[in-house]
Amino acid sequence: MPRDPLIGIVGKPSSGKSTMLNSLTDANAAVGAFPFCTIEPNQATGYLQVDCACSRFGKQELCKPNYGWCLQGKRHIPIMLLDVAGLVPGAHSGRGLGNKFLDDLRHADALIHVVDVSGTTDSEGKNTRGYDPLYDIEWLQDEIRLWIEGNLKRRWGSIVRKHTATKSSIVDTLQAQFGGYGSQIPMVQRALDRIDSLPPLEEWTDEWITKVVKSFMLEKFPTVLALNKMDHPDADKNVSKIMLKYPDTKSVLTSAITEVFLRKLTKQGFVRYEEGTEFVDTCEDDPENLKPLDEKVLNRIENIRDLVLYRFGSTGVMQVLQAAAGQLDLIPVYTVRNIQTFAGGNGTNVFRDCFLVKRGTHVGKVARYIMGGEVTIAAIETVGGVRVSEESTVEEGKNDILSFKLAPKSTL
Ligand SMILES: Nc1nc2c(ncn2[C@@H]2O[C@H](COP(=O)(O)OP(=O)(O)OP(=O)(O)O)[C@@H](O)[C@H]2O)c(=O)[nH]1
Repeated sequence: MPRDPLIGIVGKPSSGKSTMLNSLTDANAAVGAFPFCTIEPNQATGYLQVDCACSRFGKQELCKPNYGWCLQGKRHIPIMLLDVAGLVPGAHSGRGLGNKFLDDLRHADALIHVVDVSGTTDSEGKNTRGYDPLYDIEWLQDEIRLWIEGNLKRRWGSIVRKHTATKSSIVDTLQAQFGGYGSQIPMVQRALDRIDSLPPLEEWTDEWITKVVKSFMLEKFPTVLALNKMDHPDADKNVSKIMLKYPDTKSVLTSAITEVFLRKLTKQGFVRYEEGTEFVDTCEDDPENLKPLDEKVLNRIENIRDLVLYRFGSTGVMQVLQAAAGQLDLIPVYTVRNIQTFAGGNGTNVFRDCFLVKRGTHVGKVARYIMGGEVTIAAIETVGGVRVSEESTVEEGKNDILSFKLAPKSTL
């Protein structure tokens, strides 16, 4: 990945995108109950929770990340998030803030689709009861597909003429069209490989174009469903329907509003809450260190425990971001100055620098990505001072801790 990964948060108005973003970041996206409350796309830093390398070596106490933080071996790595506003059915033809939404989307590497599984908002985000959220999953995918298809079909005649005249391969011709979405040749190739008996491009019908675009979307916009508002009593039946209809799509049950609430109480010193878990302590558990809460809030916390935390194991918010990073096959890679102690420049704190890199990336590519193209790398070492070649790949737990020895600058 030549630049930092970007995870887009999409969904209809009032599905809970801003609440989700707030719970994943420290940003203050406007949270409101009205459609189109988020007008500008909102980019913010989220934090991906991973098991830090420090815990592998019992060095949790010495771990001091340059960015994000690490708490007892749970590291929070910054990752860019994009709140994409105003998507409604018909967006590809300009409805709502459709074109703007789709244009923002180009930059995303993976999507979190926030689905309101309470059934209390219709496809445009207006209040209702008994709405079927299955429809939201369908139309959102359709809007993205129709947008890409529209861009392709508008120029189809000249695309085919050029393809024939220049005797190009299908992958080259499509890359020229899909490059604007940030695609690369291997991505287009994988999309094509998935389709059986693909005829020559000159013979593609509308159906073939649709097949190709659908396959491209799986590569370009791998999607995780955040089944949000799972705290609502009507959520269960909708969740079952979605899981039955989309067994192969990664989905995570979430209650973004619960996460926001618990974080707020934590900041104010009323509760101790371990993000990503079911554990919440109040003054009843630890009167010495936690401020007392009134009856009403204590009852709400009890409800949250029963309806969300103990039933599902967490609010799901951390997990949904982990699932999105998983779709991109991202793993943390640590670069250290001293491969024996894992310390950085100052010689004391360990594992200060950490980057998210696609699993299987060549070590040499990681080195150039991190050090910049200008430097010459003389040697690369991993744990135990073992030399690794530039062609070795980074995997979880293997070649994911690296030290780069630079060649002295030429004085000529
Ligand atoms: N019950 C429940 N309500 C939620 C949850 N998440 C968000 N909400 C509520 O849903 C409403 C809409 O949330 P927002 O986060 O503003 O939704 P949005 O998708 O950003 O909406 P737009 O800005 O219109 O695109 C607000 O009243 C939130 O409090 C949740 O997990 N459970």
